[in-house]
Amino acid sequence: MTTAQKIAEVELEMERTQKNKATSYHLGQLKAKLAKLKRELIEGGKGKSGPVGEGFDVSKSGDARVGMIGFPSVGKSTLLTKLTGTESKIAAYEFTTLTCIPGNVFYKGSKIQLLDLPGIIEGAKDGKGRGKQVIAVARTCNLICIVLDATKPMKHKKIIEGELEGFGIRLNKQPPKVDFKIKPKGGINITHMVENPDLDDEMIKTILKEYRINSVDIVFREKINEDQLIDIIEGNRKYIPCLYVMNKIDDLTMEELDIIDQIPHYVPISAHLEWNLDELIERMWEYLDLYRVYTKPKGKAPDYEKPVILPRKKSTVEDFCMRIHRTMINDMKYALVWGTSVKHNPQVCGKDHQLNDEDIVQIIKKI
Ligand SMILES: Nc1nc2c(ncn2[C@@H]2O[C@H](COP(=O)(O)OP(=O)(O)OP(=O)(O)O)[C@@H](O)[C@H]2O)c(=O)[nH]1
Ligand SMILES: [K+]
Ligand SMILES: [Mg+2]
Repeated sequence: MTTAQKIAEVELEMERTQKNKATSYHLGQLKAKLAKLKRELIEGGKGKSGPVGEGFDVSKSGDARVGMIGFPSVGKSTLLTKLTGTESKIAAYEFTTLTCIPGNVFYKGSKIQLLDLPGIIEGAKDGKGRGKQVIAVARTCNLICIVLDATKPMKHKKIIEGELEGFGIRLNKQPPKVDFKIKPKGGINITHMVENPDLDDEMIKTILKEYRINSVDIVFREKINEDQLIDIIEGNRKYIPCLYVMNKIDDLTMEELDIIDQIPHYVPISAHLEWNLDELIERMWEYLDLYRVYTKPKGKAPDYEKPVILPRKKSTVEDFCMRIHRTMINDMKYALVWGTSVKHNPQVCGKDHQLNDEDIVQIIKKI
């Protein structure tokens, strides 16, 4: 039996199993089985543990990477062309784009790499078309834009999400706050720091058994479910923010538009007529969660033209130095910081100081 056939078999058994308290552990075990089989499929056979799938040969550049994922002919290439000025072939037929086309969006002093990608269809993650390659690129993005055609059925959204989920991508979610440490011996130790009604110890042990994990320390710092536990054990999940870009709104009525406008993470646009593209870029910036930090050479005004761009989660003085030059941190005596991250302007700060958006930094070197 091929891996794909095994997957189909497990999925069928899950469908047929009635959901109740008595069958829940069996279902949990099946979920774990499914996750293992999917990993096998993605990695292309047993035993291989290399990178997850091969992407296209486009290197990362700029301050962040945004990927456009969607069905064929939803308008991805039209959008790339309008937002970046980089031409990517546009046509009314499906699968016009066959490779990855990068362009740049310049915004608030940052340079954001935007990727146009081939359209994907259902079953992409199982190796249909170029879908596997496309989703492999999605895993490398700082933001995913799922591009949808407003005139097409809403179920397309679910299909694309399912493809990305199946490839280990988690959209608009945070990694669960759980410590998970496998040990050579010592048995299973479970500590609940919070109540965990969706995941009892029997379920945890059933899933661990499926993975043949006999010794492990687990500390739950938040409430999670069995799917999230499997994510933790698998360990290769990517947590990526996602915007749903609803294109071709020029073909909608005002009433239809009003509904879309209220859905979270949605941006309605018309790429072709360039409607609402400023809003889209603003939302991309917001979802990328980037800080601008200005450098200030000694005795000179800060450089407001070329900020150092840092992800909010990696924005200490050390991160700032590393972004400028690898060895800079070794030569630093201390940093002078102006802005909202400090009480005094300027304030003397060490390498671990957490910066804020639009802070100004001057590095004072050792002599
Ligand atoms: N009405 C309308 N049509 C659009 C819009 N944007 C793109 N189109 C049309 O949709 C068709 C497909 O556009 P593409 O940009 O090639 O779509 P794609 O998603 O790159 O397609 P593939 O590369 O084949 O996956 C073309 O005929 C475009 O002119 C829009 O905002 N409104
Ligand atoms: K097309
Ligand atoms: Mg295209």
